[in-house]
Amino acid sequence: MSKKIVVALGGNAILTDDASATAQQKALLETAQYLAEFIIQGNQLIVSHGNGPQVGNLLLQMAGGSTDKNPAMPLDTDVAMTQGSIGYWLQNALGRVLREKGIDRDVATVVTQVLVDANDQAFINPSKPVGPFYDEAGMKKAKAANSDFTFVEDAGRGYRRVVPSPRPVGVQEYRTINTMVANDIVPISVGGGGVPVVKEGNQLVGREAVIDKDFASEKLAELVHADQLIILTAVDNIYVNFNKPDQKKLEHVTVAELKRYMDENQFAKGSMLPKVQAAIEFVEKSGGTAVVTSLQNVANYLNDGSGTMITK
Ligand SMILES: Nc1ncnc2c1ncn2[C@@H]1O[C@H](COP(=O)(O)OP(=O)(O)O)[C@@H](O)[C@H]1O
Ligand SMILES: NC(=O)OP(=O)(O)O
Repeated sequence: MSKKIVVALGGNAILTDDASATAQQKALLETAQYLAEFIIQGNQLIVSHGNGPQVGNLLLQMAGGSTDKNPAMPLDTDVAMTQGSIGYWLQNALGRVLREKGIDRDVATVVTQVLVDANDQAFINPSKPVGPFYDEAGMKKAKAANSDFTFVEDAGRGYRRVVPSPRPVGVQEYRTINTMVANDIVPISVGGGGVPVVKEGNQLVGREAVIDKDFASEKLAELVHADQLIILTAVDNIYVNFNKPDQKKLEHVTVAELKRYMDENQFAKGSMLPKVQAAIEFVEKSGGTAVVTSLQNVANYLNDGSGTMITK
């Protein structure tokens, strides 16, 4: 049966170790092969993606090359720029793969504005890692060059700059996304978590932040009444006791069980935790199902449901 599915792509779907445009386009061509399976099986697909590495790299490029006449752009504009660049690569790749498979389907990126609360405490507590990883010496050098940057240790993988990351409370373009889906167009939306905006009277005003793409994808899935939210990352399943000798893969898990594991701090902050929180929120608010698995496991998931499935 055809389902309306929001698929959120993790970092490894776009960028592995080479940040050149060519390498990211190549990675997305491979990603598109996996995504095409959802369409081949008759589902209505909406794609979202992250931008943490890309927007951080853009900030560094801006900082390095800006002058009074060629100023660096604010972070909300940088998010829009990465929505555009990654969206272009992805719509190009998925369109090509679908045509190669004989499927005539438009794929189009929507620069998406995501509403946030101007008083969200996240604005004064930066927490979202962006850009490259640094070792300790590299981090100290980057901090010396940019005294207003904040860095944190990111899940044992090195140091990264962090920026504010407010929670999404709405998606301005969700009706556009639904119209596209109803007309057989595959939308790419809330890329990089969406451009953070706040409502001021009739205006939507950009705010300097990077929204978590798992939370933004959840909000979009809720608003378009998706049947499923699928979060694709580098692991086939969510685990308890992850990376320990007694690690256990979660296959079918209820929200109540997942909340218990969350209370035991089983999920790393800034990596698996937001996915778990987004999955719980979607299932609770929509009654649909959420899935966390890897890109490479998509065909298996579509065949036999393998991956971690979260239900009420
Ligand atoms: N309990 C857990 N179960 C599975 N993976 C976990 C867990 N805790 C942390 N992780 C790590 O979280 C990673 C996913 O987070 P991240 O790489 O930040 O996501 P994204 O794919 O969105 O870029 C996994 O690849 C894994 O290394
Ligand atoms: N915006 C965002 O959440 O990006 P990443 O998933 O790449 O961190």
